[in-house]
Amino acid sequence: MECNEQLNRSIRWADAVVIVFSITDCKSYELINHLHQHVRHLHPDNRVPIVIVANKADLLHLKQVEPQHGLQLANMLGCTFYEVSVSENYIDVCNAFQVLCKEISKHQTTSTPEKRKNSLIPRPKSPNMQDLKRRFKQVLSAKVRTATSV
Ligand SMILES: Nc1nc2c(ncn2[C@@H]2O[C@H](COP(=O)(O)OP(=O)(O)OP(=O)(O)O)[C@@H](O)[C@H]2O)c(=O)[nH]1
Repeated sequence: MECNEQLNRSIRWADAVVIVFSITDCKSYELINHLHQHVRHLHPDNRVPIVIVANKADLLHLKQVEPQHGLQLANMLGCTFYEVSVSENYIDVCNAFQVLCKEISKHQTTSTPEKRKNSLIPRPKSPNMQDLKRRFKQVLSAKVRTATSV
């Protein structure tokens, strides 16, 4: 796995990190430990909460990783764990982010206030923004095509 400088800037800037793996892809699970170490390396003060999310929980027939293993690993690394299906249940996703936001605000009230205003680290551009825009347009045009053909 290659962590380029742009990704590192995003990690340094972040108030929290969400590491997502797919239960249908054991390689994505195997990267968690490495990613976790990398985030901790860039945030040695241990203040940035890291959440581990097992995605694609609906694809049980393609399962390569037991969600239980995700939970065990998260416990070992001191992270919160969620199992979600982004495509089937956005409420679990919202819940994970809400809990994370609460955790961040708890951290920020006990640490340096005004971090953002005085931050020397400018908000980096999302590494995949162009790609996201392109994919968003693709999905939209596919939906329009489907709607017109029905
Ligand atoms: N069934 C199901 N499909 C999902 C879920 N999350 C993402 N997908 C699908 O997985 C595919 C890849 O999703 P992307 O958002 O492109 O994510 P990615 O990081 O490129 O992930 P991968 O291609 O899976 O490595 C897309 O077709 C998504 O619709 C999920 O929870 N359930």
